[in-house]
Amino acid sequence: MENTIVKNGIAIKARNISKTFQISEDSHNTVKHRLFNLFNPPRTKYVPALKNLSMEIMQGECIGLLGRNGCGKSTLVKLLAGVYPSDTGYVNIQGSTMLMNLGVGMSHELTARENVYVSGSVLGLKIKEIDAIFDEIISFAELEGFVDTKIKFFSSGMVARLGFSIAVKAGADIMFLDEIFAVGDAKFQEKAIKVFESSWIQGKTVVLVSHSMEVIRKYCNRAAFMRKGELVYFGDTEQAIDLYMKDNE
Ligand SMILES: Nc1ncnc2c1ncn2[C@@H]1O[C@H](COP(=O)(O)OP(=O)(O)OP(=O)(O)O)[C@@H](O)[C@H]1O
Repeated sequence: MENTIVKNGIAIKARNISKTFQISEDSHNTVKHRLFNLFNPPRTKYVPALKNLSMEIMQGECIGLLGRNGCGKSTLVKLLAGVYPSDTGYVNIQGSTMLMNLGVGMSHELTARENVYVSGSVLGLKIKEIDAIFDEIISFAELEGFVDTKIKFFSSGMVARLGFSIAVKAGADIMFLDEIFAVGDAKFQEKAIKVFESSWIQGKTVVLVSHSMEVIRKYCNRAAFMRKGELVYFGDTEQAIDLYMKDNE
């Protein structure tokens, strides 16, 4: 794959990004409720998941994202990876990206084979390049018997393995890893960690979401601590871990 990234340049630049989700609280789910509430529309709730966040990540860094459940880590990763647009501000990305979590970016109506080709193309690979790594992707994911099965019939661990395998073999420049060490069975987790620790990670930019301080401490050169949709701290890994631990007391 062509290497278009500027070495030691900025890989990700986010400026003033915000995201508010709109949830309709539909309590009118029975006929009786609907009849009695004809003139009383369902209420809309607004959840500010990210509030005016800015950050810069350099090429080759491994960044940890810390914060309690619901503080906005996955939303931030999805905005940086371009899964959803932000409501305000902008995100600049230098290089190809891949978001790895429980099957985001994969289409459940497509087979494993089709997903490999779609994801590979999104990562900028030509059909012939995907042909060349196809068997390796399937065998690394241990899905030889399921190549032409729609992934909606897969277990969540199988989908995660396929996503991980595509990312490893196709090699995006910027990897967003959302709790990847928490999916798959113990055997696959061990394999994932081995790959992560091998030269595969060299030169790539990684944003790692994890509730494991051991993982964050081991791999991240900097870490961000988030609280209620805000970036409270971004810098020294130990300092970020400290803030996170205090927030859990
Ligand atoms: N698609 C969505 N629609 C509505 N609300 C959402 C959506 N995604 C996230 N939220 C809300 O936004 C807030 C932040 O969620 P997010 O998943 O980013 O948190 P998180 O820090 O990754 O949490 P966790 O550690 O539990 O994975 C939460 O209040 C959540 O309910």
